[in-house]
Amino acid sequence: MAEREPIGVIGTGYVGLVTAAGFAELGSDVYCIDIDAGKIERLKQGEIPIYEPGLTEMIARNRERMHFSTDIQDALDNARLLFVAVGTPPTYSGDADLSAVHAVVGAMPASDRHALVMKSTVPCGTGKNIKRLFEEQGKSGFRYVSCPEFLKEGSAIDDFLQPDRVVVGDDGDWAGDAVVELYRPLLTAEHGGEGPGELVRTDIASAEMVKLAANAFLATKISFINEIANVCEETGADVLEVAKGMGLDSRIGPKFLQPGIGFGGSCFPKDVTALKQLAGNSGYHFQLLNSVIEVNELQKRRVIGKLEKHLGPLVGKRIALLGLAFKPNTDDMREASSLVLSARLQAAGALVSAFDPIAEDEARKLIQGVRFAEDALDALTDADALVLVTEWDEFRTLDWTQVARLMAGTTVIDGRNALDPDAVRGAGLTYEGIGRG
Ligand SMILES: NC(=O)c1ccc[n+]([C@@H]2O[C@H](COP(=O)([O-])OP(=O)(O)OC[C@H]3O[C@@H](n4cnc5c(N)ncnc54)[C@H](O)[C@@H]3O)[C@@H](O)[C@H]2O)c1
Ligand SMILES: O=c1ccn([C@@H]2O[C@H](COP(=O)(O)OP(=O)(O)O[C@H]3O[C@H](CO)[C@@H](O)[C@H](O)[C@H]3O)[C@@H](O)[C@H]2O)c(=O)[nH]1
Repeated sequence: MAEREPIGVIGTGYVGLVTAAGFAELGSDVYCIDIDAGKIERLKQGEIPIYEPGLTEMIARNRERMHFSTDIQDALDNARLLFVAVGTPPTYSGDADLSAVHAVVGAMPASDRHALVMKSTVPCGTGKNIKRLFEEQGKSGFRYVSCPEFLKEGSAIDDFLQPDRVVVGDDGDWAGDAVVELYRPLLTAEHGGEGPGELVRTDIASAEMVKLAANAFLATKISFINEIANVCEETGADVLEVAKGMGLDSRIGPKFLQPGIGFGGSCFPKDVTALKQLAGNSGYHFQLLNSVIEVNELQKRRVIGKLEKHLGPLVGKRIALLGLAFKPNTDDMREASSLVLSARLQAAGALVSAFDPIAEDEARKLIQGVRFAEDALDALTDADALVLVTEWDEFRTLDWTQVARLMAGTTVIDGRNALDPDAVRGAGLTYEGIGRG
């Protein structure tokens, strides 16, 4: 393997660890930095603090190339490129909280040998502001590259190794060239690589906007199909047939047309709001995004109406939630629809039991008053209704005859259209999905 450039990665959350493991897999030495000493200690012991399929194995495979520390100097001493992957959570105003990003910027020394490569999702204009800060702090030699991350939790390793595109926004200097070089193996043959990744090399502001616009568009697609699903329920059409018919138009495409009980996660809700806020801050009212957000909030609550339709008032009713994570194959509970649902159900007086195969520990930190069950069957025993919240594979293959025997009632609300309606109905249960007539 040709000699690969060593890199620093600042922040060892989802994006930081996947970026670090990915580049180590491609042959780089990676200096991983986090202010969370406990996390770094666990990583040094080989313990991976997040659940992401394939990540533990990938880190184990590249153990000798991955170095963990709380001291940013370790990265500065060994690498020119410092990938920033710290959190940018929402604030009360809807703007992204850039305090962690600014802490990193402030910790950089004057250097004309280093560059910050921004992986964190930041508002358009952040790069410009950071470059101005560097100037003011006498660090004008420090380079800056925007390299937004598009990975999805649950398939993050594949997304890293087989990107649709790599976006590099820079000032046309050595740092941008070096980032492209690092990604070269993952780019298409046209760009000298062996992978599927198209390269978009552009200016910093445009790169920043690609990330926000892509997330906002995907979220819009989901809210759109959710509204179509709601109309299908009024009109007797089946949204799955509708989505199939729409998605076969290559201008529309089949992806992100799955109706459900709303999008969650650490990105869509935050980034859609941040883009709306960014527009608002500069005097533009982004009308469409208001609707995307509102539709999503209402969608999370529609399950309550469905349950009431079948059960009447929910006071004292036993409701089982299958799945709590914001989507399958992750333990991430950030903005999960289950948070709204469990709170609404309890407010309506229901008794809620819940099971998630992986996310229970994270869920316990955020959800009170719910009985956390041993497994799916334990959760639904004596339940008047069950709601599929997260489409983990193991729920698709439940023995519905056994389920019917264990439940007190017969109502099954499939919040992700993931179950086989015939199998559920065949066991004598009442099936209701989202937008299925
Ligand atoms: N999670 C995703 O799927 C995803 C995908 C694409 C982009 N993003 C974006 O990437 C960024 C990181 O997201 P995440 O989910 O990995 O975040 P995370 O919250 O899981 O991890 C952030 C890490 O940064 C560390 N940190 C905070 N301040 C630090 C500092 N000053 N120095 C060193 N470490 C510090 C924290 O201790 C934490 O370990 C966000 O901007 C997010 O919007 C996330
Ligand atoms: O057709 C669909 C697709 C997704 N979802 C929901 O949308 C949310 C987000 O799903 P997904 O996009 O798969 O997960 P994330 O890991 O949040 O990834 C998104 O957010 C990341 C952070 O910015 C980006 O990097 C990714 O490209 C972008 O897909 C989840 O609640 C899903 O259940 C739907 O309801 N219907």
